[in-house]
Amino acid sequence: MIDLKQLHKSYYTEAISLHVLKGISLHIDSGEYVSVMGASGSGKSTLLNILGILDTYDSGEYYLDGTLMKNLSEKQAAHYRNEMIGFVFQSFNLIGFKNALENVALPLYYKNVSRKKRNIIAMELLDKMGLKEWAYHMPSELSGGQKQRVAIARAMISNPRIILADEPTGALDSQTTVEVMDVLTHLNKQGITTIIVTHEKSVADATNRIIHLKDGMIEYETRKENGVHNTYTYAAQNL
Ligand SMILES: Nc1ncnc2c1ncn2[C@@H]1O[C@H](COP(=O)(O)OP(=O)(O)OP(=O)(O)O)[C@@H](O)[C@H]1O
Repeated sequence: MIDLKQLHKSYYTEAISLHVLKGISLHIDSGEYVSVMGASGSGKSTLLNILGILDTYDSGEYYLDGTLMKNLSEKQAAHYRNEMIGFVFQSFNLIGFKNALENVALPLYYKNVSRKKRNIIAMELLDKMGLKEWAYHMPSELSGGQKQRVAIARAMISNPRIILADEPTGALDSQTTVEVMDVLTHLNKQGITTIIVTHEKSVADATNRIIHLKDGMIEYETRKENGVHNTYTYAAQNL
């Protein structure tokens, strides 16, 4: 589903260029449950943004479902983002003056789905997240964990095949982190490819495959196989 080959990315400012991703090669199959860990500045968010076609890369190849994600028009990029990918962010990114139901339903507004239909679908999703009674509450009336579950419901409303979550539990306490991870794990079990950037070992441990980034390269990865954690190094790919 996701194939990266020798991906490089630099940021250029007036004074300097910063080489952030230095030859990332990675294959992620449909339905995998993956986390990305690494020190601050190692390139985790940059990688996730490229996977989500929110940002471009300089060289190498990114194939999504067999299609090269390079030189896409804004319309094509938006098509992939809207049809295939659901995004979840640390800061929830809910719209403060819209209630939970309206926040969840919003992506369908842009797809010209009728108000009645989008509200029905959004309510079903809120129900699945255990938030039906909170549908008409504003984000400011919700706890952090509830806000994140609303954000996950919003990410799910377009039936994405991939969830990309950047520090989804970064603003939550440990109990709420468990609740949100339970939701993400449940979605993954339904077949949604789930990729989570995190600093938290407990979050990464919930996934089946942990990619460890260091200075813009994959240092190693850990895979849960038959209940055992195995470590694989990929020194050669980063040369
Ligand atoms: N838009 C940008 N312009 C210039 N530099 C950037 C930009 N975005 C990120 N960087 C720099 O690229 C490097 C990698 O950033 P990135 O956010 O990918 O790291 P990260 O591993 O996600 O870090 P953190 O854990 O702190 O979120 C950092 O040095 C950062 O300052």
